[in-house]
Amino acid sequence: MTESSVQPAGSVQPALWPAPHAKGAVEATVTVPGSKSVTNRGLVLAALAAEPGWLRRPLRSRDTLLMADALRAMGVGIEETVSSSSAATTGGMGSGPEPTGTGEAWRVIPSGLHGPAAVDVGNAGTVMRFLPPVATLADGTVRFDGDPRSYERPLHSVIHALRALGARIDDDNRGALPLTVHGGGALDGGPVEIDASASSQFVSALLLSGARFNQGVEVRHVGAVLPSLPHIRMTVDMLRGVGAQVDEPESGGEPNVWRVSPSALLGRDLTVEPDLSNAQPFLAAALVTGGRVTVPDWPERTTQPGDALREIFTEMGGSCEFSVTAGGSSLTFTGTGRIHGIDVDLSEVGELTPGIAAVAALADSPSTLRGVAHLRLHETDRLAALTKEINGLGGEVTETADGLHIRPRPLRGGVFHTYDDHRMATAGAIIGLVVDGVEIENVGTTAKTLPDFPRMWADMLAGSGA
Ligand SMILES: O=C(O)C1=C[C@@H](OP(=O)(O)O)[C@@H](O)[C@H](O)C1
Ligand SMILES: C=C(OP(=O)(O)O)C(=O)O
Repeated sequence: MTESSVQPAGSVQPALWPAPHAKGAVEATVTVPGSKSVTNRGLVLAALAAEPGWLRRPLRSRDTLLMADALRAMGVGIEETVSSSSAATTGGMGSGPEPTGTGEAWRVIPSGLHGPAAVDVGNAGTVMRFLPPVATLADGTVRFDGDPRSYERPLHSVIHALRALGARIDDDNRGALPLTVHGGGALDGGPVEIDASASSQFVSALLLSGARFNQGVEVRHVGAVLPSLPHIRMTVDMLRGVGAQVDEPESGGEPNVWRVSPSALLGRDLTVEPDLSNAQPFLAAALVTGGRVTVPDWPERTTQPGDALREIFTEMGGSCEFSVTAGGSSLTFTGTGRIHGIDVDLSEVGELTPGIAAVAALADSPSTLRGVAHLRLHETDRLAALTKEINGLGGEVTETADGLHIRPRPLRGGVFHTYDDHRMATAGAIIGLVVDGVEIENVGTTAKTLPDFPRMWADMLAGSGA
């Protein structure tokens, strides 16, 4: 498999998309679609539950459609409906205000998982890491394949761990995709050691299916670093939301050890929070143009790493106001017209790096972004890609062992290549707001998590007259 057929509907974009230039301060309210990470965890947990469940306001993007299709291929029923959200009973993590109006909802009907099945992971880390453990519970073989880049993204720790827990896996590519899981209908489970320094998704993957293993699972991370901790917290939080018993370091457990007890999982009615990492380019628009952007339904409590933008972008020169009304909570971010450099460890929030680098390239002082060596193994080598593309516009970015050093320089227009990376495309769009003549190559790659990005960006500018 070289390229997935799963693409959400969206307008066809030109090969080179002229990034809109803001004529003034951006003033807009932007409704951001659901979180990729919550949607894909919600789908997996609902598929493993003992009863049907709902996902309301799910993200409908390439990564989440691939997840839904993969689960369907293993026998799970997923019906897409448009329904009144007034029936929703829980927030993104099991609490929170009711969303207003009607919206899309997915009804998930678990069934005995079975093969033979073929799974296209595309280039979705969540699909390629979260589903092999699910496939061990299927009766029959499940073949995993994906985009060329998926062959290069690390998966060895998941494969080795599953084998240690009793699974049979053929990995033609020695520790990476493509591979075949020979599901036996059940897995022993138990204790296992893994090195998750390349991706937090290895830990999340084992925990998400762990309650359904005969002995549950005990995951002990033995690597030097562990990136993206909020995403592991999200996994723990959502597991608890469906009734799993989880012991973990942050509630008094042993450091670097997570335990999920064997149990049945509940079917829940879950409303997915807006994707706060996808809110980033819109907040950045306020920051770099000295404008104001409001994102409705920003959760009061969340495990999403994007929540850290409030602090990071405030340090970079803006200010934010969180408000809670009867209609729900929202975040308003206001730029001052000045952008400051930042020295920051992004290891917990690595997926925010491209957008922060774009803002940093426009700042009035240098920035150092640290703790993100693992970004070399994301959708593309993000450290190399950001360095090359920002420098291609006249910037001065240097790669360090674990991040980037960015010295702002006057930038000029030019082509900003994306390397099939959605966050490269949105990073280029941020720069294009204030640098005339930036053209984004393959802006359609934003369909991975935000299919409507070009229209949302145009609407943001049109609505604000900027
Ligand atoms: O579990 C998740 O939903 C994710 C975890 C993170 O992965 P890494 O730990 O590989 O950075 C993050 O970057 C990715 O976008 C989503
Ligand atoms: C790293 C990312 O995605 P994935 O889930 O494919 O790892 C990302 O969205 O920034």
